[in-house]
Amino acid sequence: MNIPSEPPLPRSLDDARILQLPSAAFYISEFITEDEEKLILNKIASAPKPRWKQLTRRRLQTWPSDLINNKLVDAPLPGWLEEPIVTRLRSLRLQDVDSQHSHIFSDSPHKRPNHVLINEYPPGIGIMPHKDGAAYHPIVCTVSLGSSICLNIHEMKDDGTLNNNPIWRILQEPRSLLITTADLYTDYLHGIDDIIEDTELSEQTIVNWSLLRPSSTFCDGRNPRQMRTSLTYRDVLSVSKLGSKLGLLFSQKK
Ligand SMILES: O=C(O)CCC(=O)C(=O)O
Ligand SMILES: [Fe+2]
Repeated sequence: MNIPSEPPLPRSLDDARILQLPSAAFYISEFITEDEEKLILNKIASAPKPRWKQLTRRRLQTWPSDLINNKLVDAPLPGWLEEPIVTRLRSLRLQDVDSQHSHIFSDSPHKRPNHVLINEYPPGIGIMPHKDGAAYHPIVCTVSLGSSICLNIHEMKDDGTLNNNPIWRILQEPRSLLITTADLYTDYLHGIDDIIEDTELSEQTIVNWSLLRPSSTFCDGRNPRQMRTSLTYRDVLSVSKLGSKLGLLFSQKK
């Protein structure tokens, strides 16, 4: 049997739009192949130990580096985070037209993601509802690896406190891509419950149900969690050139 080297991507992002969400959010169930998933997971596992930042319940890697005062020191992403994902992201057309200027990052400052967070979630571990903040252009592209998980979207109540009941739930399968932008980025919060199993999964409760892969079965509406790793790609607005900073330092010392 022939193993496809590239998954069949939608002709335009319009075909991947999550219609029940405020514009715009997109979901592609098979964004990378199983071989690509394995390769990336191996690269993550073989990163030098200091690359991991251990939080209380979760650990994460930041590529190419942590932000300092919301600024990124200019450096390329490593090859395995660039290919195939960044190229594939930029090849997705926003409309069904062959325009040069209509990919998801065409309006972002660097026209591409320049930063990737890798989060690892063992079963039972999630992430508190939060917003991603002002350091980034308001587009997040999340590639999920390993296992399925539900991302909850929350809104603030009129009194300014968090509504703990999610207003929407998005199911992310392994090898899928989720893109959230605009109001979803700026006005709503997102989080993942600290549970060992996602339950009550159905067409009525999951906003991207019709976009899930046909072979996905969530028996009795349940998803027992396994280790899930996410790659979140973003464009950091402010990038400083280390070279030019050093140049400035030397010229001041003269
Ligand atoms: O793992 C995810 O899908 C979400 C991660 C996230 O919200 C973040 O890193 O800001
Ligand atoms: Fe986030």
